[in-house]
Amino acid sequence: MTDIAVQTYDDAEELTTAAAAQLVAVIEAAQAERGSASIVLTGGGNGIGLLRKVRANPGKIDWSAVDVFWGDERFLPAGDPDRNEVQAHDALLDHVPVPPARLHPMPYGDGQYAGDPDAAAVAYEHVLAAHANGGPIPEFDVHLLGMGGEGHVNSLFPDTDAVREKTRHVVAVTDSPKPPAERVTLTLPAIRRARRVWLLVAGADKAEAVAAAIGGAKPADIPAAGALGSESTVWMLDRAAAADLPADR
Ligand SMILES: O=C1O[C@H](COP(=O)(O)O)[C@@H](O)[C@H](O)[C@H]1O
Repeated sequence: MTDIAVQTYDDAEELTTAAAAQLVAVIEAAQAERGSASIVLTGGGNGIGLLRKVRANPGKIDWSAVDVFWGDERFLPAGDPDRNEVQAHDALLDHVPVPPARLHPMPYGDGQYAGDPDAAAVAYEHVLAAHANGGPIPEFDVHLLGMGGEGHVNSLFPDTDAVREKTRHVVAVTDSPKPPAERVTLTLPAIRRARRVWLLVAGADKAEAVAAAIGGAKPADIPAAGALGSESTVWMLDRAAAADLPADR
């Protein structure tokens, strides 16, 4: 794992604009180097806001060569507006020529896996393995993350079995403190397979958890503290979210 970097912006608007430009650059560079790129999307205000900014300024991305995965999903029926996937489609994916075969949404809460989020999690582990080039799951170019006020990332909430998971890469959550209760989520071992982990966080209500995570809190207490990329970890903050960091950050 490499050092943790912090970027601070005036507000969420500036933060998502800067994050979008960096995401476009990383995708372009990965495609130039290896022919394709893989990204993991997140839900939440900034995760979706960033996608709108990519839609406005997509650079020279070759959308036929981007694999799109999700870090977590609300286990809701296909098409439900609260699904992270549906929001990502509205913000970006319906507006760019990414082939359906490159989109890897988490299973739906209806249909084949209805009532069985555990089976849905196992199925998504198989999807990841199928795109892993020999490893257990892909080494994603970027894993985007938002963070809740209590420090949750993906659907990994404090003091839960999911955040303590050491082996599996995808698990079900059936008692999420943030609705809906049923979710499917990548675990900390899965997040750590990403080359780059970017945490997009805005708002004064998140300042305390930001400072705790960057200060080295235990992941079981502040899940974001365990979200580390294999090459780099970048916190992209607005001034309010950065307010409790020490001056040398
Ligand atoms: O429920 C969720 O919340 C987090 C954080 O969302 P935010 O709006 O507070 O930034 C999000 O990252 C996660 O994907 C989502 O399922």
